[in-house]
Order: sequence, then C-alpha cells, then structure tokens
Amino acid sequence: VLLSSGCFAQSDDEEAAQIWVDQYNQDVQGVYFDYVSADWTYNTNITDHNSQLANEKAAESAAFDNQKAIEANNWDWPNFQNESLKREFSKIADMGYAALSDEDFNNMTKLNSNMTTIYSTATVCNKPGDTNGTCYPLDPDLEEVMSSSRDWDELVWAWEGWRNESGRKMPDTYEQFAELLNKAAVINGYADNGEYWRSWYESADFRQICENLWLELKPLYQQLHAYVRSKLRDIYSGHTFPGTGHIPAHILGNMWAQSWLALEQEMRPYPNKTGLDVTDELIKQGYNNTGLFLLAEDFFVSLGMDPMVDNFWENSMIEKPTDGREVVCHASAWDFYNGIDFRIKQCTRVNTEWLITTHHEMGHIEYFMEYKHQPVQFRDGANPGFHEAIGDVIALSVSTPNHMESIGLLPEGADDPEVDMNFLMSEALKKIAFIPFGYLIDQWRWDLFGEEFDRNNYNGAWWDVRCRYQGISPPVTRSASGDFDAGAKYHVPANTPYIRYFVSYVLQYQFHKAMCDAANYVGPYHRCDVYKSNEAGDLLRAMMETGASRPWPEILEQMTGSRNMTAQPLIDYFQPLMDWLIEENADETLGWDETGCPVGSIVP
Ligand SMILES: CC(=O)N[C@@H](CC(=O)O)C(=O)NC[C@H](CC1(C(=O)N[C@@H](Cc2ccc(O)cc2)C(=O)O)CCCC1)C(=O)O
Ligand SMILES: [Zn+2]
Repeated sequence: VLLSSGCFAQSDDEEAAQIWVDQYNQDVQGVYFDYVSADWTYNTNITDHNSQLANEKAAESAAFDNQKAIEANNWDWPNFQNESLKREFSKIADMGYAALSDEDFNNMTKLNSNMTTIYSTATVCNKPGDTNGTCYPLDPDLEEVMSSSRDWDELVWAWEGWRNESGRKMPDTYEQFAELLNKAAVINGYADNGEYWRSWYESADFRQICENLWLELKPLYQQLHAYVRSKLRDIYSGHTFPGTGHIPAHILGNMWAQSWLALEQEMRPYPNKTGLDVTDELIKQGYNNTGLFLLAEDFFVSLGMDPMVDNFWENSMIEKPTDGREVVCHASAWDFYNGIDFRIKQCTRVNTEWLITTHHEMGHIEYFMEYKHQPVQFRDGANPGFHEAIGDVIALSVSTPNHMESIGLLPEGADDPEVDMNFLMSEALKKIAFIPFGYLIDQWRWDLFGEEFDRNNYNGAWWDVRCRYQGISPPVTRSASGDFDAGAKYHVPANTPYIRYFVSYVLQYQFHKAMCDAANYVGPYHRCDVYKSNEAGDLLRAMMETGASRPWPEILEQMTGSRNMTAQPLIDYFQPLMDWLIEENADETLGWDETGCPVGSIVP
C-alpha cells in the first residue's frame, strides 16, 4: 500500500503471510524430526524394514513440503516488501523432489536406498595371499590397504575389487534415478537437476566462477602432481607409468586419490625432521574415540561456541557397532530440526585423519546449534560450501605444529623452518590434492543431468574428467559403459552434491585469514592458530548464526570484507611450499596429456 508519505506500508497481505509462516515453522519441525529420526534409524541399522520406514517418512515429509509450497504460492510473495519474508517464502515454494508424484517420489527414494545399501554393504574377497576366502568391507579394511600397502598388485586388487562390487552394480539404477531427479527439477522450473543444485549458490555464472577458481589453483596442483609422480616412479620402479604423464590412480594412498596424505612419509621434504602424523602419540597417550571428540569440542568452546548437548553424547554413534548391525559408516552430522537433538554418526578410529574428520563433523553440529533460532528454511549454510568449511577452518589451526605441541601431541621443537615445510607438504597432500577431485565430481554429474552423454558412456565420461582434471588414470582397463566407477564414491549413490567441498576448500582459507587478522595474529597464515581467540570466535559465530537468512555474498562480506570467493588466501598460505616445489621440480616435465585418458585404458 503506497502511503501519502511515499512509503510502503507492510500490506496486510504480508501480515497474514507472516502469521501463516509462523504456523508453518511450528508444524514443519515435527514433520522433519520424524523424517530425520527414521533416516537415522536406517543409517544406524540397515534392514529392509528400517529402509521401508525411512522411505515412508520421506514421502510424508515430501507430501507436507508439497502442500506447503502450494499454500505459499497463494501469496504474491515475489512482490513482498519484507526481504526476509520473501526469502522464506521463495525457499518454501522451491520444493525440490517433493514436486514428484507419490509414485515417482517413492520410486526415487527406493532407488536411492538400493544404491546406498549396495555401497554400504559391499565387500571384496579373494585377496592376494588369502586362503580363507575372507571378504573385506571398505571401512576400515580396504581403506587401510589403500593407505598403507605399497604392493602394486594388492592395491590393484582393492581398487578394482571395490569398483566391481559397488559402482558396477548401479548404472542402470542410477539412470532411472537421474531421470526422476530431472523430472522434479523440470516441474520446479529448472532445466535439469544440475541447474537446481547450482541454484543454491545464487550466482548466475556459478559454473564459470568455479572454473576460474580451478584455473587459478591449477599451477599449484601441477607442481604437487609432478613432485609426487616423480617420487612414486622411484617407489614403484618396477612398473611403467603412462607416457602421457598421468599417475596410476591406485598408488596415491586413497581409494579415490582424493587425498594423498597417506604418502606423507615418502613425500616429506626434510625426512630427518618430524612429520605431522600424531597417530602413534594419540595411541601412546591412550586416546579413545571419545577423546577425539572432547579435543574437538574444547577448541570450539574456546571460540565461545556451545559444548555438545547431553543427548549428543547419549544418541550419537561414534564407532562401528560390534553387535552385528549393518550401518552406513560414512561419517555424517545430523540436525533433527527441533533445536535440541544434534548427532554425529561415524566409525571413528584413533588416528590423525579421524582427529581432523571429527572436527569437520563437529563443525556441522556447531553450525546447526548457532542457527537453531532461525526459521526452519534458514537453518542451512549460507551456501552449502559454508557448512563444509566450518570444521575445516578450525582444523587449520589445530593441525599447526604449534597447536599440536601445545596439546602435547608433538614433541618440543616444532618451531623449526624445516618442520614447517614438512607441515605444509602434509597439508598440501590433503588439501591441494583434493582440489581437482572436489571440482570434477559435479562437472560429471551436471553433464549427466544435462544429458551431455548417455548411459553407454557414463564411465567413459567419468574417466574423461578424472584423467583431464586430476592427471590420474585407471591402473587396469575400464569399460566406458559396463563399469560405473563414479558409483564407487559414496556421494554418487547417496546423491550428496559435491561442489560444496571445492567451494569450502576456497572459502576456508578466506575464513582462516579473516579470523587470524581478527585475532591480531602477525606472521605467515600457515602458522596461525586462533585457539581461545574471542575476536576470531566472535567473527565466525556472527557468520554462523545467520544461517541461510541472507544471500551468501553479504554474509561473506560481513566476515571477510569480500563478497566474492577468491583463491588468493589459499595460494598465499601455500606460497612457501610452492617456491620449494618449483625448485624441486626444476628437471621435471609438469602436467599430463589433458585431452583425456591414456590410449587403451578405457574400452567401450
Ligand atoms: C545428514 C548429512 O548428510 N549431513 C551432512 C552435513 C550437512 O550437510 O549438514 C554430512 O554429514 N555429510 C557427510 C560428509 C562426510 C565426509 C565427506 O563425505 N567428506 C568428503 C569430502 C571431504 C574430505 C575431506 C575433508 O576434510 C572435507 C571434505 C569425502 O569424504 O569425499 C566424510 C568425512 C569428512 C566429511 C560431510 O560431513 O560433509
Ligand atoms: Zn561436511
């Protein structure tokens, strides 16, 4: 209503809309609680019965979302004056997969849980040298082989066996699944599911923004790739590497070659100085799984955040059950949307990697708790990358030699430039190695949803991005259509988008820089530890409590002074290592044939 003063009064329409949405926020919490609870029960006890119950609750939740989207669209919310109310309505109206018919929705959740069950229960048998026919699950057995074995043939067995027992059983299911995701996206006005997923970043040129960030970071990745490839050629001198410069995918210390940290000892710049693996020390000091959680909690509390609530300790699953239950071991953090129930589910083991992962998962929990007062539709990361960056940015402080020394996990003398370089190398083996992997999964999925390739080339297109971006290639021939190696990565059958991790790896260094500056830290950012800093904590918490209530560029600007993602803080953080690598690689040929995979490695 335009008043004589020229101001807009909140139209009574908006007042009525506010009353409706307040009621919505009361009702939706119970519906989401029921759905999340059933999903939790299935994830911590995989049975057909629990899968069925979870699918039923998912359908009820979708029916509720569908109904509320219809009601919300009775208002002319695009013309609301109240920005926050308009944003809330736009999220309620964007109903996602709830747009599907009951039949399509039920089919979609069944296909999803079929693939998740295949992934979570797959095992690999006939291990070289075994005589007892034991079959091994991914977590912990196959992951242990991938990180600790240096036997080429044993690594091929785990690498190929896992893909054949998990991904290879999914492509036809995935094809039907993708069709349903696209069907929902089109009903909601998107071209395909990829466009729907990208819409969460509220940037028209989001794909281009990511491509530019990748190109900025590629030189750093290429230096690390050349250095690691040279060292691996020595370790596996009896084997030939492709003449194209690709690294065989199974010898990088990880089932997906997404982290090369397991190679830390062989890659250490100053081998006679300490590395940063504190696993032995953790075990020597008698740490158990709970001890890792308490370490993480202590850091978040030192920044002014809340400790874990009582029911967190009662209801979380922090280790693989020994009572015969089949569980989804893949770590995850859960918001039950009632403002009081928050849980972590993970098959923790006492080692450095799980110390960091526990910080990552608890970062999600702290974000849930910081924004629990927000309307339900704003209880999300400012964009999904923000959610992935919280735990990791804390881990940047925890991982420093100084911090590890201050909590007694590293011996005295961490303050040494050569230890520093060893530290930067271990960080690069985790973070720089990850960059192209974090980028490529959704490049492939977006193109699949966009029908840039069909079922006969699902695996051909997968290996195309793996070879081109990561500079790795399959150690054994793979089929472009019969195999489905993307399905051997949890997030594909689980349908968890992945570009959020690429975004997080850029954002977390922007956050780290901002927090170190707020803490009046002086020195190189890779040595900064914000432990117990009120200023750093206030800055981070002010960002977290806004949830998804405003567009993320505003929230990023409030915290870092920049409205854009920028790779510069990440590049600055690793600059000392980059200089060292350029020197070290003086005689190396950088890079690999970026037109695709080595000839013959992928067959029809
Ligand atoms: C109910 C629900 O699903 N909740 C979401 C959270 C939310 O959306 O609120 C959730 O818990 N997702 C699970 C996922 C687990 C992990 C993961 O999958 N990591 C990626 C990439 C990566 C690797 C290293 C790293 O340092 C950071 C990321 C991988 O392992 O490939 C495994 C251990 C680490 C994080 C997660 O926590 O992100
Ligand atoms: Zn996460």
